[in-house]
Parts: sequence; structure tokens; C-alpha cells
Amino acid sequence: MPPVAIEDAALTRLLSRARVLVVDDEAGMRNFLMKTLAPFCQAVEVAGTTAEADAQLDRGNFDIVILDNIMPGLKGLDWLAEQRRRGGFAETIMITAYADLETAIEALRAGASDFVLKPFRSNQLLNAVRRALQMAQLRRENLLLRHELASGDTGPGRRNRLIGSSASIAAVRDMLARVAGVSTPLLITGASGTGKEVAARHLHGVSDRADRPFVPINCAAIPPDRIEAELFGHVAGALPGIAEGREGFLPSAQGGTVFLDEVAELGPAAQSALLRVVEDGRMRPIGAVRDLALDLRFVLASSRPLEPEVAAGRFRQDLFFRINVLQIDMPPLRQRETDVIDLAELFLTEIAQRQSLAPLQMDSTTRAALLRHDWPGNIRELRNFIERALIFGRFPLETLAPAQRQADGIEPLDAVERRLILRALDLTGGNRSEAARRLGISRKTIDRKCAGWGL
Ligand SMILES: Nc1ncnc2c1ncn2[C@@H]1O[C@H](COP(=O)(O)OP(=O)(O)OP(=O)(O)O)[C@@H](O)[C@H]1O
Repeated sequence: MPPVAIEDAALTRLLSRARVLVVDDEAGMRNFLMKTLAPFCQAVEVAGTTAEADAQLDRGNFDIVILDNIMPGLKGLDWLAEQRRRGGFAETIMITAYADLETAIEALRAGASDFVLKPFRSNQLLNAVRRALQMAQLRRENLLLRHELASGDTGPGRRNRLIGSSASIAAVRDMLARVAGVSTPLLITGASGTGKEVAARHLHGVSDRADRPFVPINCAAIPPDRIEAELFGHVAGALPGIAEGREGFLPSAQGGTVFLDEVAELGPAAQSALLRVVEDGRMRPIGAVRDLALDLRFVLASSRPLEPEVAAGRFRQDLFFRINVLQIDMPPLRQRETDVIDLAELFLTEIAQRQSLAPLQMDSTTRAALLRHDWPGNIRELRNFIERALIFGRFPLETLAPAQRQADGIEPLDAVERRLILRALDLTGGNRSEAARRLGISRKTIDRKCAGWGL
């Protein structure tokens, strides 16, 4: 069966990243498989007995196990069934000289992905390995896509690049570019709707993990008693009422970036398991007796500051120290100079196109109102505002609440200046000369400032 869903180059790349374990009692067969696979795969190891294979699986993980069925001692099939219970999620290809229907059915039941009859040519085996890798990849993609659909994360709001020309967003983009090359965890703080997830996607996109999965998980949206099973997965029979084992989101993201949003919501058990995987890159599915080694970049976010959670004993201090090595604070929208206008223009075009709504132009009153508003819900609030405007065919400026800025302490000087000038313009009915006089600045200064804000 030729592979259809993934093109050749991608298949070759999949194969070149694969770690394969060959379990066969015949030295000749082990050599042949090693010679066949080694030029194409990242690593190939061999085991002459199931006991040796056990030890190798305890030391590291493999993507593919090629297993001879008839060996002295434990039959390959029985060993495979045992591995499924112990927590081996590797794809397994059985090779055997005797094929009968019963063995084939047994192999499938035990969890084998494929069945290759001896004698076989090297190409036959390579194809079976490619197919098994492709199936595993499709299964993971399916799991992650279903997760995205269930979390409503496929909507029009999803964005992979941080947009904005303000100095504060340019600084965030610079910082993301600087930390893109390392795998150190990154903590992103900032109020809701400031684009923490967009920043995480941006980081993933500019890192060398860009062609691997990006997996966003909102810890607040998963019931506490399910979070560990969702993140780490479980072996067959480990959870009451669930017969099948399931790979967790973390192993499914192998090689990629995991974005854990609202990390302060994790309970104590999930926090300790997370500490282990962030620190050592190792985790254990529920009910498994062996660890999995993972290569993941963790980006963590919290809209609540974590220090008070640590002080109150609700968040592990060691985990906090481990994830707080690199930190980015997303600035609120009101501190992003005229980004609010650029983003509003972008959303106007995007949403009108996507929803087939009549376009709307912003006049200078609207621009001034957008610049003056506080945007407590940040970019999410702006997006919703623009969507409402397009639906109603006018900007509902009266719904923008008056500014209440004093609450969060220090404000950047240019934001204060903009607010005062816009307020003066408001109070003088847009009369720039009068506003300038009362502010004690020149009319030219007001004109220059307004032009800079796109008014
Ligand atoms: N710089 C940006 N450019 C364009 N759109 C953005 C930007 N930042 C955020 N958005 C949009 O704003 C909305 C909220 O962004 P996001 O979900 O990343 O925020 P968040 O800080 O993770 O929010 P929460 O804490 O509530 O999960 C999304 O629709 C996102 O696409």
C-alpha cells in the first residue's frame, strides 16, 4: 500500500528521526535488519532476547520495535502484550516465518501495527516501518486535532505571529527570537487576552521545532481528576472503566512545544509530575512501570501572578524556580501605543472577509475612542468590539466604558500624554487650538501627536 497522506520528503524525515529496536534471536537476521535500517534511521539497536529488549526499553524509548514471534523462552506475542501493560507505546512490527490467521489476529489483539512474513526483502521491511511511523503520526495528529476542536481553538482568532509595531511588542518579539534556540522553559505572564498564547505560537514558529507539534493545553479547562491522564496518558486497564491505553498530550507533542496555560490551576500531583518532566525530560504514563524520555519545550502561562500562589503553599516553589528562568510579561493593549489602531484595521478586514460582512471604515472619532479606551479585556475585547461593529454596521462607541487607569499604578509616560490630549480634545469638542491652549502646548504639537496616532 503506497503512503498517501504524507509526501515522500516528510516520510523520509519521519524515518530519519526514528529510533528502532530489533528483537530477534537469530544473529543473521539482526545483522540484516541493522544494515537495512541504519542508513535511514536515527538509531537502530538490537536485542537477542526479550530480557535484553526489556532492559533496552527501560533505558530509552523507541518509535518502532521489530519483533520476531518465535524465540526461545517467551513468545514475541506474549512479550508484546506484556509491554502494552507495562507502558510501551512503540509501534511494533512482527516478523515471522509461520503465518496463520490465528497468529495474525493474536498479533493485532496484542497491539502489533503490522505483520511481515519471512523471507522478506529489505524494501518490504522499510515500507512496513514507514507505514507504521506514518500511522503513529496520523494517530497523534488526530488526537491533537480533536483536542483543538474540543477546546474551540480552531477559530478565526488563532494567530501564529505577534502583530504590533509598538516598542513594547517589538521588545517581546526580540526576546522571543533570542530564546528561540534554547529549550529552557519560558514563563509568559500578563492579563487575559494580551496574547500569551499568540506569543507561545510565535516562539514555536521561529524555533527549530516549528515543523513539530505545538500543543496548547488550558489547565483550567480540564477537570483536576483528569489532568494527569490527559497530559501523561495511561496504560490499558490503569483507569477504572477504560480498557484501552492512551498516549497523553505530552508524548504526542514529542519534539515540539507544549503551551500550558493557567498553570497555577494544576493540583499537587500534576505539579510534581510536571516538575519531573520539565527538569529531567522524563515522565511516566499512569499505570506504567517505565519512564518515557521526552524532548519538549515548555512554555507556561498564568494570568494570576505565581509568587502569591507559592507564598500561600498552593504552587510548588521548586517548580516555580524551574519555570521562572526566562520570563516575558505581555504588556496590556493600552500600553502598546497605536497598535490598537493597526489591530482594529486588521480585524476589520479579516472578520468582514471571513463572515462576508460589509466593510467599515474608521473615522477619526472612532480612532480617538479606541486610543482612549482602557481595553481591560485587551486584544480579545478589541476583536469582539470590531466583530460587533461589523455586524451592526457601525462602531458602538457608547459601549466603551470610561477609562479607569489609576488602578494599576505606574503607566508609561507616552500613554499618559496620549490620554490627557485625547481627553482635552473630547472636552473641547475636537477643537485642537482650544485643547492646545488649555494644555499649555502648541497647536503644532497636538497636530504632530495626532498624526502619529493616525488621527
Ligand atoms: N499581537 C497580536 N496580534 C493579533 N492578534 C492577537 C495578538 N495578540 C492576541 N491576539 C488575539 O487576541 C486573542 C487573545 O489572545 P490569546 O488567547 O493569545 O491571549 P491570552 O493572553 O493567552 O489569553 P488568556 O489568558 O485569556 O488565555 C486571540 O484571538 C488572539 O488571536
